[in-house]
Amino acid sequence: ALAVAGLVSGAAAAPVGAADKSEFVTVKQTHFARKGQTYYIAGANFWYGGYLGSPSGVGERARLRKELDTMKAIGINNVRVLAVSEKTEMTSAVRPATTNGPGKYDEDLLAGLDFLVDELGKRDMTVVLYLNNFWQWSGGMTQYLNWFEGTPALDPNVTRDYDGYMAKTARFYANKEAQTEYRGTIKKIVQRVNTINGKSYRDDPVIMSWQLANEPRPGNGKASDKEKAIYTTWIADTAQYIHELDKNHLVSSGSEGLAGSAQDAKLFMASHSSKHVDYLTYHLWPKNWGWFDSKKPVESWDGAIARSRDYLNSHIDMAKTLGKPIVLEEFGLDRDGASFDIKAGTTIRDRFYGEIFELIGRRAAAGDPIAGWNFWAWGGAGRAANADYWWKQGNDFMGDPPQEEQGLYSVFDSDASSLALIKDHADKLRSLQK
Ligand SMILES: O=C1NC[C@H](CO)[C@@H](O)[C@@H]1O
Repeated sequence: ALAVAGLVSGAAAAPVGAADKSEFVTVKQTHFARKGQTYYIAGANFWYGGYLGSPSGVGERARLRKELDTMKAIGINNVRVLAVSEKTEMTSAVRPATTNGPGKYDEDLLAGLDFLVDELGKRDMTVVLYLNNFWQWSGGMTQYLNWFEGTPALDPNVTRDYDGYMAKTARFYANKEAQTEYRGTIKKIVQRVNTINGKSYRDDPVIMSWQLANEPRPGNGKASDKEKAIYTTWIADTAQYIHELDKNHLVSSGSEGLAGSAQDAKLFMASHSSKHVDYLTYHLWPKNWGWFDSKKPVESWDGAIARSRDYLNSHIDMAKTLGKPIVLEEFGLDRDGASFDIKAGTTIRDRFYGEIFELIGRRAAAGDPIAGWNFWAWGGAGRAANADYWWKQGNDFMGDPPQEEQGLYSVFDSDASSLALIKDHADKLRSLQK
């Protein structure tokens, strides 16, 4: 019974069974299934994919097609994309925004999402769409509070007060008016009819999963039991709401794992045990979390990779306990010498990616519930425009959102060694599908 429930590793994932030929990505015990086979994610983060698809303004449809062709050619089968942004005063946020105030949507940006989804369908690729953001770079939850609490949306890149930002942003979950507006936006997108191909999003298997938000956290590292309870209820109730709107697609939280759960394993497990949460997500950021010092790579590498391996394995073990698949849907490291310059090497980053790919590949081959990865993030043909590497409206979009230097974590189309590594491991994951 334990083996059947996927609670015991060792047995490679049982073939899905030809009977279930559903085009939709579904969950079969602790694995994804798609078109009668197990399905593994060899993916990229591509937050701006909908922006490139817009028919006007920021849209660059020719670039979008080329980026998708390049990703497809190296075996990328899934992209993780921001579905909606909120107009905000915060300086390090993307402009323009999908929502220019409660209920006021930019139809061109929504049409951009339509175009992206249609182009992905032509390439047999799938997409995870996140419907909000805990961070400021797309307005996100703190912008909702500006609308409904009347509190200023304070950019943590400016205040440097991240703890205060996180504690305040978490008030989003229990703010009734904010939740009503958020659910209205969810409904508008989930029930959208694609203006390019006429398909309802609900009936389109290109969409793999609706995701509550990018990196939702219960508060800051000192989140109270009350905040944790509110967060846990919010995940379960919002996931249930989406399933009521859409019977076909999976729902995930967008959590980073322990780092996004105040380091509380009980909270991570409890907030993802709801039957409405179909699979688990986690992210791995050794530099952001202070494990790796990219200015002292030799001294900090051993400690960073040991902690990374432990983080990777422990979350797969928690997924086994919960009996759900898990995806490492974000990870990254900067360029050699902590440079943002596209000419800087990627030796250390390639080594880091290789370690992750190897560990995940090994555990996936052993039948463990790790369903793949999305690296952060696809930069492709994007190029930094300014000497200080900060984004300004009108500049190229790339893997790094506006709150970070353009080039920090992006994988560019000229990063040949990185692309070759990604292709090699995407092929290995695909070989497990049967
Ligand atoms: O979701 C995220 N996780 C980490 C990225 C790199 O720091 C960041 O850009 C993004 O907000």
